[in-house]
Amino acid sequence: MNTPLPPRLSVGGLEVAFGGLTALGGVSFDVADGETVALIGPNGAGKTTVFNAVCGLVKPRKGTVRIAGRPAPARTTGLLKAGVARTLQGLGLFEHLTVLENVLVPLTSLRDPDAIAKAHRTLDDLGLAHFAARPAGTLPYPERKRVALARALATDPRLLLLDEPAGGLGGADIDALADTVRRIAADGRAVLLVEHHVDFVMEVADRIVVLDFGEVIAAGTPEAVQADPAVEAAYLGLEAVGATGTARDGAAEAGGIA
Ligand SMILES: Nc1ncnc2c1ncn2[C@@H]1O[C@H](COP(=O)(O)OP(=O)(O)OP(=O)(O)O)[C@@H](O)[C@H]1O
Repeated sequence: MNTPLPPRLSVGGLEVAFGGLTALGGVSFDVADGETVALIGPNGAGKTTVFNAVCGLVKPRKGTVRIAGRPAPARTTGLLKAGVARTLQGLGLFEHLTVLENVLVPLTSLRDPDAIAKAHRTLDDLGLAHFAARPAGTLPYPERKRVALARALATDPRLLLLDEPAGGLGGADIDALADTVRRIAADGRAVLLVEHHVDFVMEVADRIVVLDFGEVIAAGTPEAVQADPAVEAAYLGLEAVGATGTARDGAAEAGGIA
């Protein structure tokens, strides 16, 4: 009998503290190849901290992050070699470099001999070929976001981490992004995304992990999570279902779960 392969990403009992503040109090979840998992939760719930711990940017007090069964490397090049790429909330593009040069950055750091061909292929795939020679900073925001995605995809990652991919985008761009994310997962890649845009999450996620105050309060299919009273209560800033309370800061931005 074949031993089952370990998940592409496995987060186990992750605890992170900043001084006296427990940002994550023991978070566990997996992401399998070909699966899209969305991490949601009200502002300050710990979503970015999970991302940063997965990328080695914050050191957990306890717990494990494993990529295909092995401890996650701490540095960017190590992560790229392990097949992990991420986008950043602030995009982090080199505005004066061309679109092609931006996409080449991680491929060059991997000393990939096919860097130029791979970069062109990825730009083609994402409908960015005609922007290749343009300085990245001259593109409209939705296209710059796509360049950031292209830069992450160019290395052919097995695990893609997307930090608020729909943030700042409008209707048609969000629909196009949803198609792209579905295509990425259909290629067999594992996708973990942090996102406030609930409609987009409902569209693309196979599973949703809901954080509140650094704890997983719900996990499951979009339908199951949407129907979970604990999730609604968290977004409304209530202690428990049926309790009265005031809306927590950020619940409005998070847009509720409906
Ligand atoms: N570097 C840091 N130093 C101190 N506290 C931090 C640091 N980073 C995060 N925190 C705190 O940890 C908690 C979790 O923050 P985190 O940014 O992970 O939440 P989030 O769910 O990503 O929030 P948002 O949706 O607003 O981005 C918050 O209370 C935050 O203030």
